[in-house]
Amino acid sequence: MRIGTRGSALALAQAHETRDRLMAAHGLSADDFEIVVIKTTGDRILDRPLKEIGGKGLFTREIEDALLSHQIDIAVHSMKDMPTIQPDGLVIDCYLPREDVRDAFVSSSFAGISDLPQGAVVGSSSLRRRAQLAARRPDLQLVEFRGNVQTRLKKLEEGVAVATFLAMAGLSRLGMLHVARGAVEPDEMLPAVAQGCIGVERRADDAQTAALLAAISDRDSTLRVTAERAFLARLDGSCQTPIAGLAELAGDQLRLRGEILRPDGSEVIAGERIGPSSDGAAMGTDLAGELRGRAPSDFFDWS
Ligand SMILES: NCc1[nH]cc(CCC(=O)O)c1CC(=O)O
Repeated sequence: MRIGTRGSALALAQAHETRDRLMAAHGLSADDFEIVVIKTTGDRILDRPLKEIGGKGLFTREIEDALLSHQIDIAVHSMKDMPTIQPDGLVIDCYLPREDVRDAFVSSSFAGISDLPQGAVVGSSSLRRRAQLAARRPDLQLVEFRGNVQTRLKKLEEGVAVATFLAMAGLSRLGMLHVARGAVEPDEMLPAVAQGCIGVERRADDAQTAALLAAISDRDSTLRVTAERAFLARLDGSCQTPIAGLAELAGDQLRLRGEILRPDGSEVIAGERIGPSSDGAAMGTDLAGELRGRAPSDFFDWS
């Protein structure tokens, strides 16, 4: 089986995790797999904010093309970075057990958001994190912080900013949880839709691969991410849109929280739904409809 992935350390860790789970589920060895590294447009352009170069598909298009042309059999993705609709002929219906969904607060000088002094400089290129931070702490100064984890940590060291945020899941998969000064609870900063979830994409007509993947797909992840992505889909989430969403399971009850923000944090519209876990998609769509309805007419007019 050929596994397609981006070449970043995080992407490779996720590809290895997927391979290891397939090996364990089916009694296969590493020799039964080939990891195929694919460079994407998003990997090539490192010097500009993502929102300027246009959309989430930037990190997936080349990988999906490789799937469609049978150069690879599966593609491993951070579901947080995936558009809500896949190209014709491809499906994602395999979600691995979810990692920590929270954001990490990273700083060598301060212990958390509330410890940051007035006007402190915080680095982040995430539209969501920037908007959430601005909403809570309008005094802070935000600077763009793109690049991989090492690059961002180096910028902190150089004093470009005094703090930044990363996903706990990414740090955990890289074996770098020690750089997190603490985890930010979802009440404080609601995570991105599908944060911490690895999804596996395949060709829709590839029944053999579908059967292999079914054995490693996690039910709880699937229920939660389905609700979150239905919420995102109904909001037509793009890179221009600060949106957060998190579904949690308690037994067979699903609690879905969602919020949309103005990029400058001047307005936050939040809501939640609780219902049976089998209704996740409907709850997501419904919650998104409510938030849309509550948003002023110029709210989605950001570009
Ligand atoms: N947008 C980049 C990205 N996509 C997925 C993760 C982390 C892993 C995950 O959320 O599954 C990250 C890095 C980050 O936000 O710190």
